Amino acid sequence: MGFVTDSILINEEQLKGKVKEIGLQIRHDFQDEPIVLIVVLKGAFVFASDLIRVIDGKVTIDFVVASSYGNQTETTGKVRLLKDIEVNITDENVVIVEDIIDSGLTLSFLKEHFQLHKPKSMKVCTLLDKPDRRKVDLKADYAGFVIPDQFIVGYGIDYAERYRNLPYIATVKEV
Ligand SMILES: O=P(O)(O)OC[C@H]1O[C@H](OP(=O)(O)OP(=O)(O)O)[C@H](O)[C@@H]1O
Ligand code: HPA
Ligand SMILES: [Mg+2]
Repeated sequence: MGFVTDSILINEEQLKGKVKEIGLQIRHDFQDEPIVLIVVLKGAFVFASDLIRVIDGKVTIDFVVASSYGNQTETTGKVRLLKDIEVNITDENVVIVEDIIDSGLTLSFLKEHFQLHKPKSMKVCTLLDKPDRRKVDLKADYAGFVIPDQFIVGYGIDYAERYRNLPYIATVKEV
């Protein structure tokens, strides 16, 4: 028993087009203002590396490492913050960069955590949004693709630490 990749849900070309769209939208919304992008590792590392190259102007980047899935396809319900930010976000415009919002638990934990630093503004940007499995009420300010209730991998996103290197988003199936 295990999981293998099944079919391609979002291909490379679709990803590229959407990432550009989101990047341009973010820059348009903030105009010349500086922004701090906080990338949620590990999953968002591929998305973020493409996204930052289509947002021009004053951008600072920092990372957090948050984990709640481990080797399973359901959230454990417990978000562990394995690495915190290092830059100062007080009075800054923060954009949190996520690969996927599923139950919403990771982002709701992180939003509350960052709010303690009193940023000037805080927005959420996610490549994928899976609204069917929400456990907390949470909406992204920038969302790339709304996806159905299926476990997906690729473009940075894993199942049990595998498949992050796929250049596309694929569904997985149990075999
Ligand atoms: O909305 P949620 O149900 O909280 O799910 C979303 C989070 O889960 C995944 O992280 P994971 O815990 O797998 O860590 P990883 O990024 O290191 O793979 C994903 O990368 C998001 O950060
Ligand atoms: O569908 C998913 N795939 C991989 N990791 C995830 N973390 C939340 N949802 C998912
Ligand atoms: Mg994961």
